[in-house]
Amino acid sequence: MDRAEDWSGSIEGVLGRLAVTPSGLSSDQASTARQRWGTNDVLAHRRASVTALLLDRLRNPLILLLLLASGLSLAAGETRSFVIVLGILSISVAIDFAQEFQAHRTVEALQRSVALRARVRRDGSDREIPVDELVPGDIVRFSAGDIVPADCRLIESRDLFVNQALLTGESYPVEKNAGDRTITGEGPAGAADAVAMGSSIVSGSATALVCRTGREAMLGTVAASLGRRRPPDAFEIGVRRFGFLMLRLTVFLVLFVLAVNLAFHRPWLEALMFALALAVGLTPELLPMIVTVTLARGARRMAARRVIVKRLAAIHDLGAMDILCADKTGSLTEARIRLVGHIDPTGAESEEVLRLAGLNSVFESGIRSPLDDAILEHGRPDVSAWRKLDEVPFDFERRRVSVLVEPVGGGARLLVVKGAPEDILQISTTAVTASGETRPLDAAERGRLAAMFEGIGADGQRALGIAFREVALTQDHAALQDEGELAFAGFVTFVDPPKPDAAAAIHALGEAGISVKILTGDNERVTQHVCAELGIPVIGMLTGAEIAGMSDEALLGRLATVNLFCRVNPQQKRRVLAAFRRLGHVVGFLGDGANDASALHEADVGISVQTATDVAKEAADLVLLDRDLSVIHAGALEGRRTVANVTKYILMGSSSNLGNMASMAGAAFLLPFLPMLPVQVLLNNLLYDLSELGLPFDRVDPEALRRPVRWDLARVVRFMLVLGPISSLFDFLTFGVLLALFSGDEAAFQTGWFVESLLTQVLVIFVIRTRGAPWANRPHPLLSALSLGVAGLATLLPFTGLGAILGMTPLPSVFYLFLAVVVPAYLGIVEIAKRLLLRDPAG
Ligand SMILES: Nc1ncnc2c1ncn2[C@@H]1O[C@H](COP(=O)(O)OP(=O)(O)OP(=O)(O)O)[C@@H](O)[C@H]1O
Ligand SMILES: [Mg+2]
Repeated sequence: MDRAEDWSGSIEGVLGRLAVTPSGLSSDQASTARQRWGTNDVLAHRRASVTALLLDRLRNPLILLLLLASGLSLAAGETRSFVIVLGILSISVAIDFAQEFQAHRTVEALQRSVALRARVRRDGSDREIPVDELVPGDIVRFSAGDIVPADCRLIESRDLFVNQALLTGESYPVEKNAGDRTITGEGPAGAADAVAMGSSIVSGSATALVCRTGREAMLGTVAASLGRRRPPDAFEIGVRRFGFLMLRLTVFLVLFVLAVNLAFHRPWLEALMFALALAVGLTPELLPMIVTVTLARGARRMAARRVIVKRLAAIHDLGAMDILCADKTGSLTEARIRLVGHIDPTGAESEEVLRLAGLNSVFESGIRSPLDDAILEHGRPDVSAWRKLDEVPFDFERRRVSVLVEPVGGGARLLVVKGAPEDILQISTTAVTASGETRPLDAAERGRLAAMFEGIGADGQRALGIAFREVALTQDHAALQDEGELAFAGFVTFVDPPKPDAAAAIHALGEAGISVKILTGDNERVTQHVCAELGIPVIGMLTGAEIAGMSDEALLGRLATVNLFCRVNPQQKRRVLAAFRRLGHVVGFLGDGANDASALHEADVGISVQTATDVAKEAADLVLLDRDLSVIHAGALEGRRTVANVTKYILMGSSSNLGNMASMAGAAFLLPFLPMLPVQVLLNNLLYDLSELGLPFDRVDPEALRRPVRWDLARVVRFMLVLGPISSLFDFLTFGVLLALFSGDEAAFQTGWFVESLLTQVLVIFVIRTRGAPWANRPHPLLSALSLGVAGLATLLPFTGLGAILGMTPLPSVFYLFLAVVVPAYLGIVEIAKRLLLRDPAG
């Protein structure tokens, strides 16, 4: 095969040309093809490339400027400073890069475990493989709910409808047919006998030949422009805004320092390097790395609880989530549905009802629901005497499915309909008893059947209505309008045992500030029964019909007093979610069906389960390996922990670090020499960064986990305005003492300040990291070790050879005496300021 591979012409021709056998590709052929065509990675999560990540680090304009400036100093004969600057910058970039790269790899490995899989025929047998291993020439099978993993030609299809909105924008399902060579548009999406990567199967089933994978596929060619990234969430915007704030401060400070130095006619190159080093010191350059590493760590801890994070930033949203919408089956119940009854309109047991239900379930090719599985499991219906002619596939608007069948030997053709009993009764005109007696469905009879159905629900049983109609012997297609004037045959009833621990999980979520709402397509009786059985209070209920009749405003007004939404269709699920979001809530949604996909998209955090249909899983941000509400609680705490630790880094950067850099700029104004050499500023910054590498692992205050947390720029700014000046105040105190101690000795002054500013800047983490007393909540050992280690290093550095290279000189013991007073005093005052800030009701 080559690039110009011809996939057109009749499918038989293509199969023949490729010598594709019914047993599919062999493993050898597949691996050869994979080498030639590459990985099918458009739908799969792309691996972050090493070069891209590295370039990302180097793209920082400050680093480039600094390299340029030190290059100039090299030209001016200053080899040593060039080498040191280069050394410090490389170490800093390397640490940053290694951390982030490691984090990306961890997350990718996790994400692979929930990647979409395709059913493919290889070496003569059917198997499931991750979609990125598919190659051209593979034979794959689809059924409803699947996402098409590559551009394919259909070999065989049955009642196939696909949604190709992703490619064409057309949201209505399009019918596809093997062997139909009609072309209505470009590429596989426009051909009747082809399906395009990224389409979803709405109903029906197909066998298809994979033609184009990866970038070669139609979706692959638009993937770049498609930008499947979602808009940034509140936390991301907040962090970005903070970065911007710091950037503006940096620019201002650098220009100020430059102007001052030039005004005093100091050597311009040194002044420039000093200004740039200050700028590097000020930029929270580790912020993206700290965010990623913190999130990755969160993702790994969640994986230990069998929750896989597909979109990292969703962890923040999970921390901010205050409403969780969940479906009923699987959340409140075990999702182990069992068929327990099959009764005719009089309430008598009826084999005929079971037989019709079985016919419908076996032959329907749409989304297989757990109700169908229950019917098939019960007595394994024998349908060998029947042949299927056509079907009207299930959808969540009609809530029913019809199949048109005829006896194998010929005879009366039947349309068998099964679906939500309310609706089935609506479109029935007669009722047929088990003994074959037909009675008209008059008002009285309808009332009786409705009451019977309510009774079933009140017993906590789910029910489907079964009806049928004989059609003309010549009719071999079924359509929507055939679903009328039916004969009602009866009900099949099911039980789905309630989940004993669901109530406790909902209670725990409530305690953590997350209220749980149930959104179900099932009817109100059954749902209320389940709630009653579990002891979950129903504070208010709305049905789909009521929602349909409400304006958006009216719906908004009702939401606060409702926790149960029944008989809601997919659009209504989405509408309810959108309404909650409009009220300012951060909303999670847990669902697993094709009917949940649009709500999953709408939610701030979409949560699905490993066994869900492709479309639901693809739309989800988190995938639960075990369906369990309590892991969502654990996940929410994990999210809060992440936000808390990133906030610590930001508070550190914006208070103490900012204060230090600002006083350094001020000192440049007052001193006849530079307060610190550019390389010392850089090293100061590198060591400070090092001390914070343990932050992602740090413990957080229990209070920080109690309620949903949101990004709070106002709090950061408050801290900045109070703690920044305190830091500067102490710097100027040091400044005075240093001048008095070593009046004219530049090197001693610079060394002294290096040590003092680094100690205060690093050790203050122990105060800032907790809301309470520093000793009440112990820091993570790694954080302690790194912070104390850096502090020790800073104290000893002036006495080493390395210190000498960096222009440092040993300091007299009286300086250390001064340190022993000023550092604790600084930490004490910050502690007091912190408490005052937190006492403020807004804090
Ligand atoms: N296979 C089927 N055949 C006929 N009718 C069906 C089938 N599956 C579902 N229905 C009807 O559609 C309704 C909605 O489906 P379903 O209960 O799966 O919705 P849901 O919102 O996913 O509910 P849940 O919250 O329990 O997951 C069902 O109550 C039933 O009346
Ligand atoms: Mg469901």
